[in-house]
Amino acid sequence: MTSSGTKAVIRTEGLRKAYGDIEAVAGLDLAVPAGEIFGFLGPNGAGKSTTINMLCTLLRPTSGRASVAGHDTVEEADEVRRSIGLVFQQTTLDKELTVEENLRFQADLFDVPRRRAQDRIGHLLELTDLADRRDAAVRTLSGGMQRRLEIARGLLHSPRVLFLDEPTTGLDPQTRGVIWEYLRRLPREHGVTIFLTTHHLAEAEYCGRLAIMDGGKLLVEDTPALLKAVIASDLVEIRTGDDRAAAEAIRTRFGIEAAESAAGLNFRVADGAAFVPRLCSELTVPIHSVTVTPPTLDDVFLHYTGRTIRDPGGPDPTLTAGPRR
Ligand SMILES: Nc1ncnc2c1ncn2[C@@H]1O[C@H](COP(=O)(O)OP(=O)(O)OP(=O)(O)O)[C@@H](O)[C@H]1O
Repeated sequence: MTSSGTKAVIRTEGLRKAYGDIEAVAGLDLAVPAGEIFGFLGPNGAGKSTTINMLCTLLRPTSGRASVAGHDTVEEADEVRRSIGLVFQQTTLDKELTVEENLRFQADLFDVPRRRAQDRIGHLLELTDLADRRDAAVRTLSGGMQRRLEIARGLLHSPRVLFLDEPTTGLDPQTRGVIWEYLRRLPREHGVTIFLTTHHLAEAEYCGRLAIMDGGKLLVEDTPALLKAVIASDLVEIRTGDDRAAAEAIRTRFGIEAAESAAGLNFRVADGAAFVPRLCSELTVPIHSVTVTPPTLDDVFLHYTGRTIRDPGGPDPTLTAGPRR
């Protein structure tokens, strides 16, 4: 049982993978409750893909063990494979085949009986809004549609766990939002557990629980809300009539070092909302605007890894405007 009392559908104990001297995964203990959207975060090279590949039976651990849906990933690799769906970054759809043909191929691969496959295909095409593209060649679909089809295909054999490695990389924010509509319904309506890696913190917010990994080790694991609560400080940004005088006043009256930025001054306090009235009453310099931003997952990521999380393609445009330090 996990700390939350739910049975773990993914469990690792001392899971380790070494490539020569490189410890890609250095003894991971993880318990993912059933029906959860579990996000796996970490900087480049943290060991996320290595972990996911071991869980999916694509890679053999150097030591330790992992189980998925109650099956050992080494001893019972076939059972694990039947229990999981995979959606990886590189598409493995056959672009010359139609949408339906791709799904039928998957059904044959997993020995899904013909009648059941027929029902599943109809249902999943509805779920992913692709019913009207059933007979279209995959190469004629947009990138977002292809990703939706990959998700439909990953779910065809009714897996208990769906592994997604950066499911929305390369998609525009709107398409990303649509994909997430489907993903969020899966645990609720289909009891599927989702295990995903992402570089998008806006997506991490959708996860029921998050694990942050670095250097092959698990740094922390909790709900997004509790992870942010650890930061325990709000970012206060102010624009004033005289930033230099304001910074001096903030230093002498409150003992706080405010940093200057293009937008004005900023600093952190435990309770921003409570601090603002004091600030306004004690500062003689005119204040034009005050913004208080609670901690974001970006702050959490920075706190634990010393780095900000970034999409390899550049900043994430869907991120809520969070503080940058
Ligand atoms: N086949 C391999 N041979 C040698 N070293 C490897 C191999 N695969 C991964 N590594 C190393 O293991 C470490 C973890 O890599 P991994 O790909 O698991 O990280 P990641 O967190 O998925 O990174 P990214 O976010 O960049 O995908 C890195 O130092 C990487 O260079």
